Amino acid sequence: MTPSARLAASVDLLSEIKTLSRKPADAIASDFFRERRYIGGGDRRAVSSLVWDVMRSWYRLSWHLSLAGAEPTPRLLAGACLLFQGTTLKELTEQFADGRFCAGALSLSERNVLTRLKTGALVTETMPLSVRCEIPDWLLPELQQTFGETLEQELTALSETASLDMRVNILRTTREEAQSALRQEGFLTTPTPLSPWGLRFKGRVSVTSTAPFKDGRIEIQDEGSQLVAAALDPAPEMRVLDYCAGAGGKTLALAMMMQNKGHIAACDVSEKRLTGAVKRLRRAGVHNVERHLLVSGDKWTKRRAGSFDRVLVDAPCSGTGTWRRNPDARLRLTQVDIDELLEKQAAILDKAAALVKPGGRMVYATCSILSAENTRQIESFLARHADFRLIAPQSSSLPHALRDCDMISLTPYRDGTDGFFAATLERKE
Ligand SMILES: C[S@@+](CC[C@H](N)C(=O)[O-])C[C@H]1O[C@@H](n2cnc3c(N)ncnc32)[C@H](O)[C@@H]1O
Repeated sequence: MTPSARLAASVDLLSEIKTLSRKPADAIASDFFRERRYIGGGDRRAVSSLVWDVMRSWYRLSWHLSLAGAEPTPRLLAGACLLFQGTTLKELTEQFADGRFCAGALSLSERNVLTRLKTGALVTETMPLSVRCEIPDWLLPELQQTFGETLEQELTALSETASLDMRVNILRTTREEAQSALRQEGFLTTPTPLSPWGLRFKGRVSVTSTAPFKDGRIEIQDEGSQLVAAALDPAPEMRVLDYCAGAGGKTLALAMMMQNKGHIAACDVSEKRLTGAVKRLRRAGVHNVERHLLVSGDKWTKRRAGSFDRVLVDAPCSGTGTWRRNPDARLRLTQVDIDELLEKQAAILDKAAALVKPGGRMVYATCSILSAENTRQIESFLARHADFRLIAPQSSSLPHALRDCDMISLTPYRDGTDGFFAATLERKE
C-alpha cells in the first residue's frame, strides 16, 4: 500500500470506531481487516499503529484541534497525530493525495486547521488536567482520590503502549528453556521482574506463530494477571473454583500452580467464553478442569455450597487498568456503566462467598484502577459478611513485597503491569 492508501485505511477505520462507539475498537478492527483481506500484514500493522496512536491521545488531539477551531474528525485526528509525531505539513499534504485508494486531498479548511495547530508538544500546561491525563472529565475526582500526587504519572503510563507478556507453562517447560526456544526463532525476551513465570517481549511480535505458543509452552498473559492467580495460592490437592473464568486465562495459571492435580471448576455466565477455554486448556496439557455454565437458580452451585478451598472472583469490571491495550474503552465508559458494574460485582461476591469452605479463601480481583470497584467494594463486602476477614496472601509465588499486602494493587507506572487489584478474604472457621 502507498502511504496515502494506509492513511485512507486508517481514516476509514477511525470513522468506523467513531460511528460504532459502543463496540470495542479491537473487534471493529478485526472485522475491518477481515473484510479487506487485500491489506497485508505490514500494512495492517501500520494502519493499526496510527489508529491506536490516535486513540491513545484522543482527548489531547481533540483539544489541540478545538484550539485551532475544528471538530475532531477522523481525518483531522489522523493528520494532527502525524504532525505531532514529526511528519511535516508538506509531507502530510502529500499523504492526503487524490486518486484511487488514496486519502483524498485536504480541503482548504482542513489545511488551515492543520496549519494553525501548535505541534510543539502534545501535552501542555495550559490543558485542563483531565485532558492532560487523557480521561473523561467526570472520572477525574475518583482518580485523584485513588492516586493523589502521582495521578499524572500513573495516567501518562496508562496512555503508553503496553509490553507483551507471556506466562511460561511450567507443566511443559521451564522459563529458561522457553526463553531459549523463542530466541532460536529470533524473538528476544526478558524475564518479568515480579512473576516467576513471565517473559516479556521487546516490541510488538506475532507470538501465536511461534512453536512454544503452538505447543502450549507459553500463553499470552500480562504479568499482573499472573500475579492475581498467584495471590490465590492454590495447592495440588485443593478444590478450586474460578467463578468468572471467561476463556480461562487465570484457570490455566491456577492449573499450572496445582501441577495439574486436585480439581478446578471453571464457571462463567458466558457459554462463548467458556467454550473459548477448551482449546487453550488442551494446548496447555491441562486436565484437572471442569467447565460449568452458570445459569439462574443453578443447582450445581447450591450443591457445592461451602465446599471450595479457594475461590477466585475475577470480576467483570471497568477494565480501566487495561487502557494501555484498549485506549478506546476510556471513550466509551460512563458513570452508569460503573454503577451497574458495582452492583454486579457485589452480587457476584455474595454468591461466590457462599461457595468458600470455612477456613478457605476467596480472592476478589479486577483489572480496574478505580477505588469504587476495588477497596470500597471490599469494604462493603466485609460490612455485609462478618464471617470473612481480609488476610495477606503469603503466596510463595508472589514477590516478597506483595506477600504481606491484604489488598494488592498494581499499576503500569509503579509496576510496569496492567492495572490490577486483588484482595484475599478468608472465611472464618
Ligand atoms: C474479567 S473477565 C474474566 C477473565 C478471566 N478470568 C481470564 O483470566 O481470562 C470477567 C468474566 O466474568 C463473567 N461474568 C459476568 N457476570 C458474571 C456472573 N454473574 N457470574 C459469573 N461470571 C460472570 C464474564 O462473562 C467474564 O468472562
